Amino acid sequence: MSESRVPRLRRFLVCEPRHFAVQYAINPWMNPDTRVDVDLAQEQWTALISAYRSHGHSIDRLEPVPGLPDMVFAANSAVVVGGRVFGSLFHAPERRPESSHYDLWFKTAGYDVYRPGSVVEGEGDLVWTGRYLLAGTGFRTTREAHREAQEFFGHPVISLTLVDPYFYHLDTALFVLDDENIVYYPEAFSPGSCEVLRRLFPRAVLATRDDALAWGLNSVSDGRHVFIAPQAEALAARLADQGYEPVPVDLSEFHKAGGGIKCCTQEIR
Ligand SMILES: CN(C)C(=N)NCCC[C@H](N)C(=O)O
Repeated sequence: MSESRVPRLRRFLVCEPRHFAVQYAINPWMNPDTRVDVDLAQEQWTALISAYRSHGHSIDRLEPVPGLPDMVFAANSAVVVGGRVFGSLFHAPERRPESSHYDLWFKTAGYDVYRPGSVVEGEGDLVWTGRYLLAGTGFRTTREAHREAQEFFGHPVISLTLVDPYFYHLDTALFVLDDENIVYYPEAFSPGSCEVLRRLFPRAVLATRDDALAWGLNSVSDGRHVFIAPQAEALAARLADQGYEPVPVDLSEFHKAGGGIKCCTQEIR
């Protein structure tokens, strides 16, 4: 079956973890007493970039800024669809200064950046399926931002309510496999949102809490290769049964800040 899974080459924006640390706690995974091994974090991040490159994906890099330890989580900086950039307005004051650096990168690269009026955390909560944006709310991104995103992009935005603080961003509980299908962990969503996902994606791969706690839902797929946490072995095996090729990449140092593979990866479409 894997013969029929065709990868689509992607362009990713990333930010090196030179200043990565856990210095504050803004999600349940973070504890400022946790020691981060910055050398190991750097090695793990470099392995992710090498994995993307060796599968043909192109990489743009943004310079990290001292004092912004979460800046490595590039996915939170914007949503880019059809060359249009919808910027972020972070929930936590600690992360708000990241936006001006990301906006500057986009502007220098030739993009206009829309500045939202309400809290929104980029691809952390706005996930492009190829047809519409699935939009998380409950912990970070607001419903008002969903409305703004729909006005801005002119694509349908489907609001989904997250209910488990461990899965505080949509991209901790759901990822897109290809133009047809997604993977999600149903219990991370309110009953109504779960029903919406069931109706939209009747053939979706359903993940367990163990898959989600192992960061398996924070994966990046190019339609064939799935860059996935090696801790999510069971989910990777189920994806392999369906013809996808799991590419394990360990970002365990970043889990200490509540982030993983997808969080470190901003897609420019
Ligand atoms: C999948 N996730 C959660 C992301 N898209 N981003 C990670 C952000 C981590 C940061 N410490 C924070 O709490 O904002």
